[in-house]
Amino acid sequence: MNINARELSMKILLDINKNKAYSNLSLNKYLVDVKERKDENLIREIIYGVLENLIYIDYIISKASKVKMKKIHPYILEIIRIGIYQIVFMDKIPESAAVNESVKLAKKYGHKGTIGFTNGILRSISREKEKYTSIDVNDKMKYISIKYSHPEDLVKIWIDEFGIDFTQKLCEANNNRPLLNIRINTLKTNKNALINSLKQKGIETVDGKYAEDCLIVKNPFAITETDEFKKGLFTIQDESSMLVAQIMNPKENSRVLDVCSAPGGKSTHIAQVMNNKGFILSRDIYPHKIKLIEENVNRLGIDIIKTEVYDALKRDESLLGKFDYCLLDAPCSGLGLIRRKPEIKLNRKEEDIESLSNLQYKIIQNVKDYIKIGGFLVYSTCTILDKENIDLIKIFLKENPNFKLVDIQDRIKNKEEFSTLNDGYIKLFPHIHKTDGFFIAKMIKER
Ligand SMILES: C[S@@+](CC[C@H](N)C(=O)[O-])C[C@H]1O[C@@H](n2cnc3c(N)ncnc32)[C@H](O)[C@@H]1O
Repeated sequence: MNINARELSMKILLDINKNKAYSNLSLNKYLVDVKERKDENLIREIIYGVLENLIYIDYIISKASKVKMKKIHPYILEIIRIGIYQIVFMDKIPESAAVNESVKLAKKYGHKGTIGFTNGILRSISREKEKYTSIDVNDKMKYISIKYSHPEDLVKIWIDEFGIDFTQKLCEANNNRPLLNIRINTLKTNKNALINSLKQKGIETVDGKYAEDCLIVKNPFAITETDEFKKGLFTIQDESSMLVAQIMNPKENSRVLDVCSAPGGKSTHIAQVMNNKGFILSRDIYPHKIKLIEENVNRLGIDIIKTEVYDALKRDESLLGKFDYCLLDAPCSGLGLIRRKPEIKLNRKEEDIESLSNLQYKIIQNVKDYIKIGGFLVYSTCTILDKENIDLIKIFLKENPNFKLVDIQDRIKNKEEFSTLNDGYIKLFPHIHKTDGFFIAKMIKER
């Protein structure tokens, strides 16, 4: 099929911006018919580029357009956004081509007026780029919001929590694409063997900075097509997430409960740390997600994981006091994942954080009773606000004085980059650690 990459990009952006689809799922859905690697690359570049810079692009449109944003037809708006992204942010596409291709699309999806409008705006911006891309605001919060395309509400919350400089660096890092991290499956191979066999295929890796089992791929290309992936010699996981099993450090032959476990990234790593000896009960509320755990378990050659569909909010009398370790990798606002899913920053509302924090607290209060005395509770999220992380843990510890945070100093490489290790928890940030934003706390149940 002859694919028009920009037209498909327009459809995907409509799906994400109008129907609130997730970028990765929408891309997967629309890319099925795209056979040429160069088309796929261009589409991915446009989608992530437009989403990462959406507020800035819309600011440029509002400077160049006499028509109010709300009045611009959704198809035409996406066509213009794609055009601006190519003109302002991409250097490999000639500006004239960016304008002409956009106008062609406007001809297909618009009418005489909108064709002229598209042509006029894009030509003006191309002609006077300086004028239209300069950010004419004095307020630092507004400036950060436009420059790095994070909504003002979110920037304000972060400035209140982290300060201006930290927030600016964080927002900037959120617009960088993450490095591909892979986890060596030590049940099937070892680090040197995997490094060498990937090297023979031209895939270069370097060691992760904090996690023992992490390799960072320098030139990721169709990595899931390799024999090494198909044979389960590695899996794809961010380094931050690998620290959960590393910090939990469960002993062989222990019993582990993972209450929110799909798609199984952490459960399978826990199995690896346990040398595939013992028992792991991996639960999740969604049946279709449980299937994903099972696929991973099979590929990675793990025998000790039992999966179950179960709502972590529901009390299960049969499990009380039965586990040596329990992981709550909680559903969260995902604000640590903006590099991967830029739509998160655009869609997340302040009230979501409040209701997620309530949900997380209810789950942790329910889960604590499944742990044996002397057992451990690990709480993690892929978000960065204290409200979903350490503040919640502090409230939990106040209400449950039989739990205590434990020193995790010896559980991480380059530990000097974390100031809270002996307090029993860590925070990771994209601009500091070059990982997803993440939080992990480890507690012991003393009585
Ligand atoms: C952060 S993700 C877990 C990721 C997983 N631990 C991993 O490493 O692959 C949170 C999970 O919680 C699940 N979830 C949400 N609400 C739940 C509930 N009430 N009970 C159980 N699972 C729930 C979601 O389906 C989602 O898979």
